[in-house]
Amino acid sequence: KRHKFWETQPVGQFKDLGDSSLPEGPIEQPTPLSEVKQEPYNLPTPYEWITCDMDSDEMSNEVYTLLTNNYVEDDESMFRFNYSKEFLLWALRPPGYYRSWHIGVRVKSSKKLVAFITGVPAKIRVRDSVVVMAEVNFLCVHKKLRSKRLAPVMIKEVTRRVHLENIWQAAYTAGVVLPTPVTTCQYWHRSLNPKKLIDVGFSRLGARMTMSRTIKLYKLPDQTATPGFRKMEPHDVPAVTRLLRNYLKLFVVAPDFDENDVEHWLLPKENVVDSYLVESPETHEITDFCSFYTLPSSILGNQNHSSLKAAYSYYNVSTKTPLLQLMNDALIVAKKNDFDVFNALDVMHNETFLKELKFGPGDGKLHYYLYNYRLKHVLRPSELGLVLL
Ligand SMILES: COc1cccc(CC(=N)NC(=O)c2cccnc2OC2CCNCC2)c1
Repeated sequence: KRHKFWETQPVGQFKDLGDSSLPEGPIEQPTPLSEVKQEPYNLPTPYEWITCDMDSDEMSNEVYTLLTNNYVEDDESMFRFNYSKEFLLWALRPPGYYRSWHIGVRVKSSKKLVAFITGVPAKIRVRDSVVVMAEVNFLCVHKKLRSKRLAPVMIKEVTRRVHLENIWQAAYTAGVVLPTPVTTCQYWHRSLNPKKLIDVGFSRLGARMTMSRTIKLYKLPDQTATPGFRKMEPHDVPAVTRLLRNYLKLFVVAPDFDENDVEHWLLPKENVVDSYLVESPETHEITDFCSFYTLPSSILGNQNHSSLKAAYSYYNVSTKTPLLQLMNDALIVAKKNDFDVFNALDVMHNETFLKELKFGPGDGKLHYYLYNYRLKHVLRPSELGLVLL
């Protein structure tokens, strides 16, 4: 279980966990750009780097197909994330993105894309410091090329390209424990279509429960309950930015969103992200906000269903409407939009509604990591205000 690669990296090391003399903040200082390795790392002979221009329909199709067939599966290999093409274009082209951070590995002879890793720039506040980081995501190696130690060289290459842009920190998540989590989140699922979830093996019929009793248990009203609850619109960006920036101050680690970021990450985009807000019917003030992103999963080996339509809780702010009621309205609109399940992590204030809104705990954990930034203490999930895609 040794972390041969991670022990060589500027990340919190398990051996340092007790040592509270180590200061919070960057582990290594930036190096002069002239000293950053100018040429790409070496790949095994048959392979070459390819910068993936996601504006190219052909290239974004290849990326979509690689991930569809080779990206993260649940522990029992019953489901595989199936990010849509439009989701990937959204996730990879935020304000200030770098094409050079969309990195592919292809076979020199066949030009076949066999691996992928990405970064996007993000302003992340850690306590009182705002740090420009790379959010690293979508690390994927073709199933047939696993344990060729491609991942370490891909991580070094994205790190090198991030350094070339004078950025020295990164944030990432993983389902596995690496040196060293800043926090470890439990994920939770709320059934919206219990019959399908049981048919495909995502959920099991509870003990002493019939299917009709289960359907009734998860039934939701047809209409939302909160007066003034409506979809977010472009003219709401300034008010939502103010509301969200004020709320995210509560957390130790959180994005430092400006209006451009809010416009990109939170304006509704069909089949990608849904966001709703509460506009007070009296004062027209925007008092609350909720959002979720669309990440279907392929269902591997089921006769009747091939896709699970899943909503993932994103950023939610409640200042007047109780969070419980706000999130119940989110469940209602998700059900109305044919989502089968609504997922959430126990981050921010989510634990205040999970059990009451009939979320059940998932069978895995999601670990959050910072690269080249040490925190004095591991965080509670409720201290984390960052949701990665
Ligand atoms: C249901 O289909 C699945 C297909 C692949 C993996 C998993 C389990 C899993 N690993 N779930 C999560 O990581 C997860 C559970 C709740 C909320 N966000 C999550 O992950 C997000 C954030 C990290 N990048 C992937 C999507 C489920």
